Amino acid sequence: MAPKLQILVLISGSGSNLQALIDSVAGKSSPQIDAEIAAVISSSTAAYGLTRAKNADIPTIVHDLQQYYEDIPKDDKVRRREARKTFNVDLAEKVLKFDPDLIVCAGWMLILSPSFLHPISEKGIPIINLHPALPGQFDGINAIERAWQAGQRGEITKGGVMIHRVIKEVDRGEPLVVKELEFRKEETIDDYEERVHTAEHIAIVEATILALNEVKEKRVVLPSVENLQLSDQ
Ligand SMILES: Nc1nc2c(c(=O)[nH]1)N[C@@H](CN(C=O)c1ccc(C(=O)N[C@@H](CCC(=O)O)C(=O)O)cc1)CN2
Ligand SMILES: NCC(=O)N[C@@H]1O[C@H](COP(=O)([O-])[O-])[C@@H](O)[C@H]1O
Repeated sequence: MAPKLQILVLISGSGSNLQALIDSVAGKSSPQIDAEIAAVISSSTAAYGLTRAKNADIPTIVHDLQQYYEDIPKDDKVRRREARKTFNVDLAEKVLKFDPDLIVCAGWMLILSPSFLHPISEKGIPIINLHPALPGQFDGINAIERAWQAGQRGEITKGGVMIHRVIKEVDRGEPLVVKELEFRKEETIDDYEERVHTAEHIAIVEATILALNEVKEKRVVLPSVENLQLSDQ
């Protein structure tokens, strides 16, 4: 039996999308992800997602940027930039120790710099990210609120979520899964956000399966010459 593919999940908060992945891997929801979650790395010690991971017996690591900024004055831009680079280098090292087949950013709220992206790319490990807006819309943080406000102003007629490949340019990677949500008149932001999260939980599982299938396709093992000779007999 081939060993299961390994997913490493990056989080920063509640982890409801991580929970969607955990439930799918465990076969508690459909479609089922045919892989294991090797580890969860959180950028915050306070992330409830850490509890979700521990409840599922998944190894957890906290990789806290603030620890890298300790003793560096806020106005010392040079040292903070250096500290941020070290944060990314160290994050890549921690991730690579698990040798994942896929990295999923499930509410990871920090920009991943080339110091992280390059070593990961060198190993050919794909990274995907969940973003609560449509391609090209509201890159960055607070996208749910920004989309809802634009909808309320009539500037856009729909919002949605996407799972995209992670590249250096934030939220500009190729979309893998897109779920559109029509804005509803008089809908509160809380009600819109609830629809967004529901869509996220579906999209992140679908996109993870798609990305893992791409990994499997790349790993197509050609039959050995002996097998071919046998099959010719
Ligand atoms: N290089 C990339 N890094 C990340 C991507 C990406 O596509 N390319 N996606 C993001 C996730 N994300 C939106 O989906 C996102 C998260 C956070 C930020 C951001 O501006 N973070 C600030 C801190 C914000 C704050 O806490 O106030 C920062 O990193 O300094 C932008 C986009 C994950 N990373
Ligand atoms: N730009 C990234 C971003 O805004 N990500 C958002 O963080 C939340 C994580 O929720 P969760 O911790 O419950 O999975 C999700 O709403 C996700 O779209």
